[in-house]
Amino acid sequence: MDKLYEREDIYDVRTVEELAGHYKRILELLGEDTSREGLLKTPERVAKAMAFLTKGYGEDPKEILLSAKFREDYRHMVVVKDIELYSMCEHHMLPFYGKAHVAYIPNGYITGLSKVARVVECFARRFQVQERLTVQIRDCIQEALDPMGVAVVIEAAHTCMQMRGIQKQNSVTTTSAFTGAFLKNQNTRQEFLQIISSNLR
Ligand SMILES: Nc1nc2c(ncn2[C@@H]2O[C@H](COP(=O)(O)OP(=O)(O)OP(=O)(O)O)[C@@H](O)[C@H]2O)c(=O)[nH]1
Ligand SMILES: [Zn+2]
Repeated sequence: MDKLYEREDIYDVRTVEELAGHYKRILELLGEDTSREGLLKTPERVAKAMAFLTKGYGEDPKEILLSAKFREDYRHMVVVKDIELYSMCEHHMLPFYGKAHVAYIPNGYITGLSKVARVVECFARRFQVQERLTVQIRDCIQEALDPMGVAVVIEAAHTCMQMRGIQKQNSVTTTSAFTGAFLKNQNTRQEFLQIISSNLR
């Protein structure tokens, strides 16, 4: 199935049906009357929403990058910052959301800019911990493009810490992962950190 990532509105009918059955039962167990009007279609809606929120399992992130890999002799930093991100924490199946900042230094090949954001999307649309999400994005770009280095910073708020549990509304978690020049060269890392913290548009 090619370009699955562009087919956000198409769900596997049988999976949605089965999921809907389970969500109906979950609503009942939580004390709801699933026959009332407002809830009649809810199990199916939730099933589709969850299928969308986890659509990354059906995508190949490396393939996304390779589908727009171009030979180019630009050997400076490419930074795609402020990529919005919505993911699901694997412990509570609750959303965490924020921004990803991604950079790489090409080594003969560049990729389409949108593909960087698509890779973020692909890994975010799975059950995740923020640390693994950060490292997966880094490794995918490193493996697909073999650049001089990759840098990924993610800032996110976790609703499992806001809506329940410790209930801290304003805490933001920052994770980062680097390869190559970003690891070895403090100036390179500093340049990246400066770019992502600037208001330059
Ligand atoms: N490292 C990491 N932890 C996460 C992430 N998302 C959620 N968590 C944490 O996963 C942990 C699970 O801990 P448990 O003690 O098993 O679960 P819990 O009893 O629901 O914990 P509380 O949230 O403290 O009530 C919690 O500390 C969450 O804050 C993440 O992306 N990375
Ligand atoms: Zn959680």
